Amino acid sequence: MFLDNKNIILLSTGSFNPPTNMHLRMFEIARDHLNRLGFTICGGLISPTHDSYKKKDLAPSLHRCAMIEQALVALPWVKLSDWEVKQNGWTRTRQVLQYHQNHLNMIITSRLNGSIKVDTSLLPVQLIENLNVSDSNQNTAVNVRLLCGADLLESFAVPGLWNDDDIEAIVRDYGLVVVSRSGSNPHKFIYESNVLTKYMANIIVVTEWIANEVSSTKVRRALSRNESVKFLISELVESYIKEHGLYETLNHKYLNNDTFDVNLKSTFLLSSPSDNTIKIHPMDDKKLNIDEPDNLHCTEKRVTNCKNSKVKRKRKRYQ
Ligand SMILES: Nc1ncnc2c1ncn2[C@@H]1O[C@H](COP(=O)(O)OP(=O)(O)OP(=O)(O)O)[C@@H](O)[C@H]1O
Ligand SMILES: O=C(O)c1ccc[n+]([C@@H]2O[C@H](COP(=O)([O-])O)[C@@H](O)[C@H]2O)c1
Repeated sequence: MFLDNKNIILLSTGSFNPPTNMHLRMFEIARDHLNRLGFTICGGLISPTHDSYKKKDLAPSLHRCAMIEQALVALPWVKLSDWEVKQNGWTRTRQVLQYHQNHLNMIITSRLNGSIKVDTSLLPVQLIENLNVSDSNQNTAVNVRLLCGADLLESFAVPGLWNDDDIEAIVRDYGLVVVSRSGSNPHKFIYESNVLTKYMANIIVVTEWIANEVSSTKVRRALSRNESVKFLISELVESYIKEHGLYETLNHKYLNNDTFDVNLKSTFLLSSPSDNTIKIHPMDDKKLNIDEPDNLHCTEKRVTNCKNSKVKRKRKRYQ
């Protein structure tokens, strides 16, 4: 139940539409914190979601991957994984973690067995070099952990979005590193969920004291208004966006806090092509955090969460 392996690869999933400086900082903040807790961070991976994850204004994965690569020039210990975007459809995060963990295990085993014909491009050079030292006592196991912002954790409570079994498997078998985000309260959220409380030893919450509320949504909005996005995204990403004319116009009618675009809810439900039935998730039926003032600055996702939580309160408590 308790994940005790100290060698970690941080994997972050999401739209990265476009990648912002905060996506990159998330890795740095998490690495500092985990180092202090005695973990060794062997590398990081960004796995952008598939094009069929029907989020409004989602740029084609070809562009999102290219932008991530540009952004990662400044963060060489993190790599792009394009496995998810190359699948035939949307892949749930549990499978994404599973694939990368299996791939990693396979690479490590082959390296230790002396096989040279193995694609190690997803792994940091340092890790590969260490694996060349065949010391039978060395701990070569590396665990993939899901790195996310607190809003992604809280999306576990959106009815019909995540599978209950997947939530449990993710926290039980991989673990989470959650970076705080204003308007979210991850500790309270964990407390209110039986399954997250059960596996709380596998959930590391990292408080970001230098709050930075940049989001891709805000960046897209600024770009569509021809406003400056300097210091919000990397210059290389900005050049790429300009060169390819991305985000010049948006389909989206943006929200204020009082309106709710049903399309936002369908964003989540449509994105699960095979099972978009509404289910109750394994959380208590309490509110998420809708009465926190910071929610005035909700991103679309958190607006969805807030609105859904109102629905949720009317439902039976999950056993
Ligand atoms: N400012 C932030 N603070 C903490 N975590 C963040 C921040 N921005 C993004 N993340 C995290 O990065 C991951 C990928 O995020 P995603 O691509 O959804 O970015 P986003 O900025 O939230 O996008 P959007 O505004 O389009 O919803 C998620 O785990 C998300 O929680
Ligand atoms: O695995 C699931 O059931 C699941 C349900 C909802 C969202 N996700 C993933 O969570 C990420 C959310 O990204 P975003 O941009 O909508 O915050 C994205 O990578 C999705 O594939 C995953």
